[in-house]
Amino acid sequence: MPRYAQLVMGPAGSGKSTYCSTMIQHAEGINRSVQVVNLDPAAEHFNYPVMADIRELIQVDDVMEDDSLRFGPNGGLVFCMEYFASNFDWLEETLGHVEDDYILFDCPGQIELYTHLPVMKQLVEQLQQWEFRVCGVFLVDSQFMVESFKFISGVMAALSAMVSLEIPQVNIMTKMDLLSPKAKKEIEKYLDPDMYSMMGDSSIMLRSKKFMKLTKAICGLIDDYSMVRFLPFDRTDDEGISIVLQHIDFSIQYGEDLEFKEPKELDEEPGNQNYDEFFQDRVDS
Ligand SMILES: Nc1nc2c(ncn2[C@@H]2O[C@H](COP(=O)(O)OP(=O)(O)OP(=O)(O)O)[C@@H](O)[C@H]2O)c(=O)[nH]1
Ligand SMILES: [Mg+2]
Repeated sequence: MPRYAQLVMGPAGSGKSTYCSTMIQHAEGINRSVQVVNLDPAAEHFNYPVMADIRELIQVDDVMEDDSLRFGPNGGLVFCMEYFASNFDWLEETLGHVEDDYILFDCPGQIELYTHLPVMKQLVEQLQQWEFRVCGVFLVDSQFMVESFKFISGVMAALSAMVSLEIPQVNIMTKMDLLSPKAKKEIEKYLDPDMYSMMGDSSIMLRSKKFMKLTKAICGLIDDYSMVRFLPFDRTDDEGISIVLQHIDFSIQYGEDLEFKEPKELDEEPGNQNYDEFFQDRVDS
């Protein structure tokens, strides 16, 4: 039986931990068992129960205080993640082997983890070896996406994670509840973007006269992949959360192996007496 995982990624403060706690509550509401693993060695507090916490393995503060290492917060975090990557047996032991488990990995916000460092890719490969089907969930803050040029940079970050991890990825715009009705309307065009028409946007024109060719090439690249679209995420909207979860479940085929269990009688060869009786009863009733 496969196991299922969401790798919850995105820039600092994009809402990853909030997404995890919202998802946990939603899952409880629909009677599904979902658990969270904290992979942020700098996390201080979370408002969800964790089944495993990377800080039991290593903490950023300890790395920064170490006289022989002398790292700052970002270098310290990268060191922690590399240490984690060479100690996956810790994760294996903590996760155990539960068939059908569904785990959200709350990742750190350092964007370099998703663009060029190998740690996340190594984690994905390791999870796949443990029979996890992994979906990347890339979060960007809708507050920063209401202008085209900011949007392009958000899309590039999402695309870069998608290309480097090589797993199905669902991109999400968070904090939709904070947008004004006008901004909400405005942001609709960014959910399923047409990059070429965005080129005509005045906010891009103003900034990029000098770099028009480069902007065109970037927009063309994004359009060629035609894979980057966003789902809105409003933590107060249960129906919206359910749609997001459905997309993710679909991408990792969650539930396909959970289909309907046949009654005991039907396990035997068709054509045998029990089987016939079973259907005969149904016709009679
Ligand atoms: N209103 C609103 N606030 C949100 C939402 N998601 C996150 N926030 C707020 O945004 C801030 C950052 O959210 P976190 O969930 O900690 O973000 P994060 O991506 O885990 O941050 P790091 O782990 O530091 O990278 C917190 O103050 C949250 O309360 C949302 O959907 N709506
Ligand atoms: Mg967090």
